[in-house]
Amino acid sequence: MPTPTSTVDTAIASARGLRKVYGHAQTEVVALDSVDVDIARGSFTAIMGPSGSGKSTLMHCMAGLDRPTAGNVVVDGAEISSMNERQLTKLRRTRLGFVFQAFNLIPTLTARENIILPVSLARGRVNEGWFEQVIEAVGLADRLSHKPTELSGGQQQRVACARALVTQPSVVFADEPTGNLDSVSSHEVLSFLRRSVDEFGQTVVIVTHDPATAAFADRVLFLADGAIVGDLADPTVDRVIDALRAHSDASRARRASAGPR
Ligand SMILES: Nc1ncnc2c1ncn2[C@@H]1O[C@H](COP(=O)(O)OP(=O)(O)OP(=O)(O)O)[C@@H](O)[C@H]1O
Repeated sequence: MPTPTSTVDTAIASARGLRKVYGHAQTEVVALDSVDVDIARGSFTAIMGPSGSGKSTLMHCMAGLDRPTAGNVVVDGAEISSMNERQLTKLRRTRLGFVFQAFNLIPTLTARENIILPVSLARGRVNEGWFEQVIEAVGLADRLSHKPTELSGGQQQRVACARALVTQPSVVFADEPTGNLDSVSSHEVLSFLRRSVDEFGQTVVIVTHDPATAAFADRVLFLADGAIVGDLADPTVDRVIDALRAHSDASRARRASAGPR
């Protein structure tokens, strides 16, 4: 199926023929198999699928955290598959933002110091106007001098989101960003990510198991057995649940028709 031209024209991140194989011989696992994907600039994309379907592997290969076995990844015009480690580190630090389930804040630094860390590490200057906008949007203005242990889980994850955005990255990648949060804090974090797309034109890609989380996105990609098996625009919770059910039924049927291995 050809990719719509409009998506390709505005794609900020693309993968072609992406394949990732872990292990060798009997222990070989094909985590991704010929995946083609385009992420539109200024969009919010959720990646869903059963455990082991390749969601994290896809995100890690697109974010330069893992190297594909074959295929190409282009982020904001840069072909990252051929970059060396130094180039990848620089790309991750200056052009990508990351949010992880476990927050990953530095405990000895204040919220402000954690947020500006990517700028400090790159020996750059903080864009104070942008910093103020992000802090206002994330609702952390009165918490900037607090250390992570003095913040709730939701506040810590909002610090992590602000840190991901401080460099105005090409893409923010978030792996289960609400996995450790209660529903109120999850809503705050997701609303912030949504706002960063709608008001600031940022691009966000998240991995999630949760239909309510995926419903914050503009688009949901469904993975099964290392391949993209579905692509849902304008998701609602109900439509995501229906799609998950349909893909799970199709996957069971595929396995049954393939017979015992
Ligand atoms: N470092 C690794 N070494 C070997 N196999 C791996 C490695 N990382 C992932 N895999 C395998 O690759 C496949 C895809 O893993 P991946 O973590 O991408 O799936 P996922 O959809 O993100 O799963 P989950 O929802 O459980 O996090 C799985 O079969 C997994 O066991």
